[in-house]
Amino acid sequence: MPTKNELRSRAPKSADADILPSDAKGPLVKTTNAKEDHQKGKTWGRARDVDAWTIFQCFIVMAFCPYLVIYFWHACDAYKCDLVAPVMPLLNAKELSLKVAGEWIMATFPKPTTEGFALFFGWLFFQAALYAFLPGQIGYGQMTPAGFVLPYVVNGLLAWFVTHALYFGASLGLGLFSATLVYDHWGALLIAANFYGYFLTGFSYVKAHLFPTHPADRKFSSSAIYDMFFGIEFNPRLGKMFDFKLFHNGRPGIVAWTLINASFAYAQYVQIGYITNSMVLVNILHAIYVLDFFYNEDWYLRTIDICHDHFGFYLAWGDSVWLPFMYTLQTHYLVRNPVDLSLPYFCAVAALGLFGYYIFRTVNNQKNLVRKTNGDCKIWGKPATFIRTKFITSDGKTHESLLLTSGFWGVSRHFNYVGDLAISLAMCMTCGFGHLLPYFYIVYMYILLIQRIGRDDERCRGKYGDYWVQYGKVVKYKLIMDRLPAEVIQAILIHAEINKDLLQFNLVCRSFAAAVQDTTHALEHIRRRFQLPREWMKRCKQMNKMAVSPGLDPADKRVWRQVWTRLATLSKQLREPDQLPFAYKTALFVLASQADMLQLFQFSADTTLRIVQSINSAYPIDWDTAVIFLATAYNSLALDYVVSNHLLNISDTAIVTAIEEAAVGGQMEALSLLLSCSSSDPQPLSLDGALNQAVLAFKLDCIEAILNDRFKRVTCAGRDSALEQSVVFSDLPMSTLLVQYGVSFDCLTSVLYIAPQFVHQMLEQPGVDPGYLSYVLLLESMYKSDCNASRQILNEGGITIMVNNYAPVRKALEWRRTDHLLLFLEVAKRKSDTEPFKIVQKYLDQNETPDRFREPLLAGIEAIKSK
Ligand SMILES: NC(=O)C1=CN([C@@H]2O[C@H](COP(=O)(O)OP(=O)(O)OC[C@H]3O[C@@H](n4cnc5c(N)ncnc54)[C@H](OP(=O)(O)O)[C@@H]3O)[C@@H](O)[C@H]2O)C=CC1
Ligand SMILES: CC(C)CCC[C@@H](C)[C@H]1CC[C@H]2C3=CC=C4C[C@@H](O)CC[C@]4(C)[C@H]3CC[C@]12C
Repeated sequence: MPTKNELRSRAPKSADADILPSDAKGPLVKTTNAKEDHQKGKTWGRARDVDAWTIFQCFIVMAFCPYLVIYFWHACDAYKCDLVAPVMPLLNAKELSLKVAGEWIMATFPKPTTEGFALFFGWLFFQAALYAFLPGQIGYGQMTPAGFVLPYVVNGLLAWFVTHALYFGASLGLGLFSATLVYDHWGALLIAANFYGYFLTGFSYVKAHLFPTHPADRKFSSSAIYDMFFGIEFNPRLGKMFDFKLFHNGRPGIVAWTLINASFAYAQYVQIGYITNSMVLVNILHAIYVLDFFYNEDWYLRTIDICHDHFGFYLAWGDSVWLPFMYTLQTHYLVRNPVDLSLPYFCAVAALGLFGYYIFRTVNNQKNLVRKTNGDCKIWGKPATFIRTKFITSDGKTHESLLLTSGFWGVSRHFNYVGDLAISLAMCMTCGFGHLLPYFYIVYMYILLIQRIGRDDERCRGKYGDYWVQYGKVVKYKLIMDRLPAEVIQAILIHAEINKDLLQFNLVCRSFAAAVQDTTHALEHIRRRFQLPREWMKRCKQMNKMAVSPGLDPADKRVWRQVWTRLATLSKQLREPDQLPFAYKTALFVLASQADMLQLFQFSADTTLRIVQSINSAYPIDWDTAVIFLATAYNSLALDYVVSNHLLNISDTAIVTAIEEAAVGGQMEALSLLLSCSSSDPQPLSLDGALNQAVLAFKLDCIEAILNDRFKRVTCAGRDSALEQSVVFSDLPMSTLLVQYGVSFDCLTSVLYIAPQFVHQMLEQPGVDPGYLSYVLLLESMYKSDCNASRQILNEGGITIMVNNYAPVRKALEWRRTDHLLLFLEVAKRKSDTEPFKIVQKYLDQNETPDRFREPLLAGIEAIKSK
């Protein structure tokens, strides 16, 4: 084993790697088991603040992934890898109870066997021995957040050859066991592997607490589940050099990968007498991938697994179970379902795999090269370009590193994943298209890599700070073409408004920004497009931070996710160019109608108006219809934006119709806004219809607002008909209000017929002109021919006979009340008013009246005149 000094001298000369912590507790000195939390101070690395949703996800993976592997095994073992068939017995069960489900689950488990356990642990110890004792170069990892650069023995390739030679030598050569050994014990091995995977997880968790290797590189979160899943220790070791992470990631599982494949291929040979070309191809592709790993093991020491991930369930169980059992699904499938590929298909899949591999390896090499040479190298024939960064380790020291910006690393930030995905797809395609199961791998890889991109981005942002932001500006794509074109950005925003369920415009902006994975660029685009103030961008960025921060309210996160999903669909639809004009027009309405949503995000009225105008200038719209629409949509805030824009030339008719719409809905705010719109017409349209609508809607405040119209657009006829309506409804406050604003005596007369008692009550209310009540009393006394009462009313002075153009006189004529007519004429005589005489005379002249009415009346008139 190398000594600490040897390690220092062997460390590579790159800017990164010649750093070993200068303090006494160097990388190889196992520190005490003090449980001191070293998370204080500035550092980067695994997340510490985790939200409930993340913890729940970790729990689900820990609880259910093992069963997923078992289910896949069962599907292959009992149903030729059909993923649906295993659940059919359960679905067809007569009754579905917990007991039935439990029995069904138990039946899917493989049987544990002693041989299975012996084989698994024999294998594990054998690999551990090779790892510990085979000779190898010393390679170095990347600097850890606490500032350690750890040495590793790189002997994987040798271990791979030794293992394969022994396996095939002993089985095919010496015939000590069948080469189908792995295949024969596959189910039992699965149980043993799971046993070990869980044990290793628990052990690593306890070790991290009790006897950690590098306490300063531990990370604790507030959740034991999260800590168990992603691990606490960064580089747990036994002794100085037995590194748990490199061993488990890079030995038992990966060495087994090709061996398992070979065992399955041999099983196929035993079963059908030959090995299909599909089996050969997938074996080759997997072998290239595995051998590449061992050949470049030194490079692997500076990938995320080794220099970022901590050692928990994810790697412990993942390497023990997931890797050997799920990464070999294709060969497992092909034993159960042999596939003969046509030559062109074979060649196409092989080409795709090799192309993917070429990309994968070239990209990884480019990064390796630039770091190794400290930037002094050529990429694609030109001097490499890079950003020289600085970062700080938790001991407070500053270090340098390079971020390559040319070659594939200038195309996207993870172009190696593109290559990896291409190989993975080729691996799946070797199985033809008979079943879903072989394609599980590409789906998993995609999810894994996307999730990895997110984690890596977060970590690198923490590590490099502004340098990473700068890098993001130079290399915009994270995977490939993951930013949408500008027109699509606009269209999405607008479409977001059309689909009300997309909730908030601003939220969409944020999601969109995240979807294009370049917040700053996207937000800037939106800001310029809609001429929004710079302030807006700041706010969006803050919210964006909130959205990605683990502390975000889970409800918000849910909404955010929904929006995200919707965006994906929308962005597809909106690639149709002819959708845009329509989208703009409709968007305007919706945008405006959702203005209160906008307000949620503190858009000022001014800003919103500018958004609206901006759309309008691109695609003119019918503002009259817009105003009516907004009133119908009962959106006062939006209306405010629209009606206060004097440039929009909204017609009077539209405003009055909108007022009616607002009255129908009893929307007071909208109504006040619309009522305040000044009219350009010298003869403004009446608001009688609106008043009637407000009465029908029983909205007192709206009625009052309309009655108070500062342009006095309600006529007396309008109030009359409104009163008639409200009397029918016997609505006292409403009727009183209308009378207070003035109605005709004819109207009072007619409503008196409908509801005399109600009319009394109404007229007795405070604030109602007392003349109305006197008039009604006069009418009633006249109706009852009670002349004394009428005289008293007239004497009390609440009313005169002149009211409403001598209405009492006309009514008395109509009802043929001789006594009352004579009373009224006497009063007129006293006041020297000749008009009532003329009215009576005219009536008698124009109407045929019975003598019993006419004669006493004429006689009475004569007597009054002669007095
Ligand atoms: N088959 C499988 O299951 C999987 C395979 N893989 C493959 O493994 C390989 C390694 O992948 P992975 O570890 O995820 O990622 P990378 O090898 O891409 O490593 C990412 C790290 O590289 C450094 N880096 C980022 N950008 C630059 C740059 N421009 N120039 C130089 N260094 C940079 C950063 O670390 P820092 O600066 O801190 O050194 C970053 O954290 C990939 O080819 C991937 O396809 C990955 C996952 C699963
Ligand atoms: C908990 C599970 C659902 C997930 C377990 C995941 C791990 C088994 C795998 C996560 C990352 C994987 C690897 C990363 C990079 C690699 C380099 C490549 O050249 C060979 C494969 C590999 C080592 C690969 C192996 C499986 C993972 C560790």
